[in-house]
Amino acid sequence: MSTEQTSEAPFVAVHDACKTYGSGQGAVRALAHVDLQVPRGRFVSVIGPSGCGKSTLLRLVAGLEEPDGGAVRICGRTAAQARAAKMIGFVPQVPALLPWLDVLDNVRVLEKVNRPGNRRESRRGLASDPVALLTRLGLGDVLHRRPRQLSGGMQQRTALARAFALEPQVLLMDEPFSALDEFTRESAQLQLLDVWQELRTTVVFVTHSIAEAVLLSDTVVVMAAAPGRVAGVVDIDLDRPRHHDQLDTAAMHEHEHRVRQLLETAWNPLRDVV
Ligand SMILES: Nc1ncnc2c1ncn2[C@@H]1O[C@H](COP(=O)(O)OP(=O)(O)OP(=O)(O)O)[C@@H](O)[C@H]1O
Repeated sequence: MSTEQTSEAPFVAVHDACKTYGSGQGAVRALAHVDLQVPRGRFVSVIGPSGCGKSTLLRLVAGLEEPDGGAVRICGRTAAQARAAKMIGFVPQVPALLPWLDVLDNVRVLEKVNRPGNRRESRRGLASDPVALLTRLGLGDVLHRRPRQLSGGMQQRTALARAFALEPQVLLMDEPFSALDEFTRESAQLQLLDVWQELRTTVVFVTHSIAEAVLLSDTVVVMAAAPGRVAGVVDIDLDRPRHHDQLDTAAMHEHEHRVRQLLETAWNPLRDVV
């Protein structure tokens, strides 16, 4: 996000990142000179039109791809180093659960395999207790169901629990709730907030939903396409913890309006934004 967004030292820092796919006439400039700074413990959402490079940006931060130019740093390390040190968690659009394990074991199994050796000894309450974590995410009654016996929302919340249980330093989420119906999505957002408010993991969250971005985030980064770039940043200075009764307040709508204005400009760069 913009370098002006905060005076705190960034935990995730993307500086002047460029990424082009292909070459010649078929080249696609997925990212052009993108800056993103996320302080430790902040929840930052990235929103923008289809094809503006949101997923590409996440992949650079995840260390899954390298930028052509610029730099990505996670707590002073390269993204690849951070990935190797298992500092980064990723929740994709479609949850990749192990079908032969029940909900609880899906959370436990990767915890056993993936927990980094240099982890702090004193694990934090919720993250150290898969049952409590799953219960907070509304899955207390389905701990022993297999993924195929779960709704899409339950599967995605299981994936969230697994990601939080691994205690990543940075948690990246790529439209985790996009396949859910509106009501299920809203309750999943509030359950995510409930857990995040306790664990305060540093999060970069990609979404297409303005309301979702505003409800969850400390900062919303609006991107524009062709080439993919940052069109603007909106700080969400709403009180935390955030609750369901904030969903329909004037303050919430005012922030949504600011994000919408930037998005409209991202679609139509000739339109002025106040
Ligand atoms: N592996 C790839 N090879 C070629 N082009 C790619 C590749 N990955 C992404 N692109 C292109 O780069 C641009 C940015 O893609 P990206 O998936 O990052 O956008 P996005 O904002 O996440 O889109 P959406 O909201 O539709 O998921 C698009 O034009 C896309 O077609």
